[in-house]
Amino acid sequence: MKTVIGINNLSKVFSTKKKKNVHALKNINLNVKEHEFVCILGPSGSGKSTLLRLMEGLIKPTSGKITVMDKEIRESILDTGMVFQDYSLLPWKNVIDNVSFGLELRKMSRKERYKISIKILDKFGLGEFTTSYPHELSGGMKQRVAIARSIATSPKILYMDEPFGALDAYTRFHMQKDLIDFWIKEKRTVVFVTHSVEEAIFLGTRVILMSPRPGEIVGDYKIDLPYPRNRWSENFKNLFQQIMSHLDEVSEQYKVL
Ligand SMILES: Nc1ncnc2c1ncn2[C@@H]1O[C@H](COP(=O)(O)OP(=O)(O)OP(=O)(O)O)[C@@H](O)[C@H]1O
Repeated sequence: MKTVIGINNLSKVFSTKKKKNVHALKNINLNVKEHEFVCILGPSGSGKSTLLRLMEGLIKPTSGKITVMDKEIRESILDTGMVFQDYSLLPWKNVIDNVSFGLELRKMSRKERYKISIKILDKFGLGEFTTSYPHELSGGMKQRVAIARSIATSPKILYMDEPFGALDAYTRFHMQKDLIDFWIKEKRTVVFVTHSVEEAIFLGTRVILMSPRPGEIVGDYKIDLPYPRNRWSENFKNLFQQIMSHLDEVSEQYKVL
């Protein structure tokens, strides 16, 4: 399989107003292959979101190099999609205009972008809500719109930063299943940040474990379970225990109380 994201000796230090340096990431090396579903797991502050923002080109590394689809990342690229926990929909645009926003930026005609967006919205069960506004939707629906928007431009890589973190357990389970169906059908590469060990094992072909600040990769688990995954199977439970105790171990080093 082809490498689509290559990260070499990456470090990120933030300088804050108080002139204190925050060493967020240290010496990260990671290769992501085509059609992998990589989940990044780690305690709060371990640099997961920072790593995603660096991959997306939203911020620059302090040192090291990131290559995405054979190009060194120097600024945000249009060939990827990003989904955040807070949906980040545009409140003044209705559902279809939110979904087709990326296509509008690419100067696609209104007719053309609506055609693409309606197809995706139908697939996501939102065909009847094209003219609704974000404030008229539930959390799960908003997140569907956000995911629909991120895939409307057919990105090869989808970056997702705790996209289901704010949803209730029932909606989250549904969204996880839908995301896996989509990923299997569409064969994209996904990098997914989560706090949940269970979610990481349910979704990922691979789980990367980060240590507390400065964030370093301390675990790289291949998840060999068949899809759709069964959360109650012995293999699932064994993996959960293994990764959970590793996470406990690394979090322990960072006790503040
Ligand atoms: N723009 C910034 N300026 C200064 N420090 C920052 C900035 N962004 C992140 N940090 C710091 O970098 C570290 C890593 O933050 P990051 O948000 O990447 O962690 P995270 O693992 O995603 O955390 P969480 O799980 O709580 O979302 C934190 O200590 C954070 O305070």
